[in-house]
Amino acid sequence: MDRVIVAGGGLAGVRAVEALRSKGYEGELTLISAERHKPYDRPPLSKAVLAGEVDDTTVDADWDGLRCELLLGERATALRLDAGRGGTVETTAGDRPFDGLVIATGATPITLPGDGPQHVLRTLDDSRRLRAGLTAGARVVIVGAGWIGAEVATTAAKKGCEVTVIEAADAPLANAVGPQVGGLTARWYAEAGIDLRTGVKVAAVEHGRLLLADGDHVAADEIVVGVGVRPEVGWLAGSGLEIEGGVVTDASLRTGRPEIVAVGDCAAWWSERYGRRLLVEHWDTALNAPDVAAATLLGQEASYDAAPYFWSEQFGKMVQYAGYHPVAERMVFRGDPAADKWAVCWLTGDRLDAILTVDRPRDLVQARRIIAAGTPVDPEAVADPGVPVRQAVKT
Ligand SMILES: Cc1cc2nc3c(=O)[nH]c(=O)nc-3n(C[C@H](O)[C@H](O)[C@H](O)COP(=O)(O)OP(=O)(O)OC[C@H]3O[C@@H](n4cnc5c(N)ncnc54)[C@H](O)[C@@H]3O)c2cc1C
Repeated sequence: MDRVIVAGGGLAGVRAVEALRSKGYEGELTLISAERHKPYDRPPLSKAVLAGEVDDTTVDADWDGLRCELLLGERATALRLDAGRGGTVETTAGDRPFDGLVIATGATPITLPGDGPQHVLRTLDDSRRLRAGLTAGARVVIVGAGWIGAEVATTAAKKGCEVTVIEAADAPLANAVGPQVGGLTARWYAEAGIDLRTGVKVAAVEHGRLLLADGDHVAADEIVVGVGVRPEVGWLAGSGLEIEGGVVTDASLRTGRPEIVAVGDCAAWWSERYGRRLLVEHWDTALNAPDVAAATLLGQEASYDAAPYFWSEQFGKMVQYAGYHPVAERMVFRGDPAADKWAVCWLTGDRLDAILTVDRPRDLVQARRIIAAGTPVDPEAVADPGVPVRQAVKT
């Protein structure tokens, strides 16, 4: 293999470039990214960048040292595969042949119907544009009380905006962690002076207002849509690669073709740990999975079997989650969820499947290790906030 293309210049793309070089790949290496900015970190876009505290989150990478050609502002538009091995990435600038390909094109926010202006938050430019509209007194209406919606609401309220959050489900974060746990965060909105309206569906974005499904309207100076993302895989249509949500891979992050791997928010990878395909849109996956993708591309044995992890900073709280609760049989609280600091654990028998912590970072760190190792725990000890999580391990 002597001509590798990395398609997508997000964190996963950068880490793939670094991993290929650190694992001894010596051939040509090209990173193609639709954005005109050098690869940067996205989590601050809804936090410090939006708040105006930081404006540059460029990922620290030595492009010359990595001997990587960086093609910015160039979009992959199609993939043509040769019979056997290799192929061509068609881009807005021409044809780029390869004999190894890393697909790392991330995800794109879902927008709502209607011809009124709506903000989404995925890129640095999105964040800067929205930041300009978050002036004191501005009526900011956010559609979606998920992770991004909660973080934007936090920042907008801090800037003195009049914030309304509209959520179709019966509780914030319901899709992510279920209505019972998500519902516990509703009071954070009230405490921040935010008008949270759950169980309300939006039909369309009009000019300066939202049209709700029941015919009512909500007026707004700025409308922010945070209702989820779709893997950015449209350019692969007709290529012959299997797409099911994201780009389908095995546990080694290999697609149906041995010289093509997929990683990050665009990849639907097979998790041996959970016996199912996962599409994980978290920073930690974009950071760590490329190491496996690069090894696979270079013909080395590797598989990605991490338990998911992410964090969110909302309403002055650090919310962290590790594991995968949909596989769990039951849920126990660790501490009083009406208090400032608490956690919830999901268990199956004596197996800890997942944990969500609110301002309890030590619990998270200890539980994450236990979840990764699959070490059995004493469920009663796990539910006792006075017992360190690591001491809940069964001896
Ligand atoms: C506002 C925001 C806040 C977040 N906060 C957190 C957080 O607090 N905690 C957490 O765990 N995760 C968070 N995330 C998620 C995390 O940032 C993502 O999981 C991570 O960025 C995924 O990296 P990626 O490289 O797979 O994709 P991306 O970062 O989306 O990068 C993909 C790149 O590919 C480019 N591209 C797309 N299509 C093409 C194409 N056809 N041709 C060429 N280039 C293309 C895109 O322009 C983009 O630059 C946040 C995400 C956002 C947007």
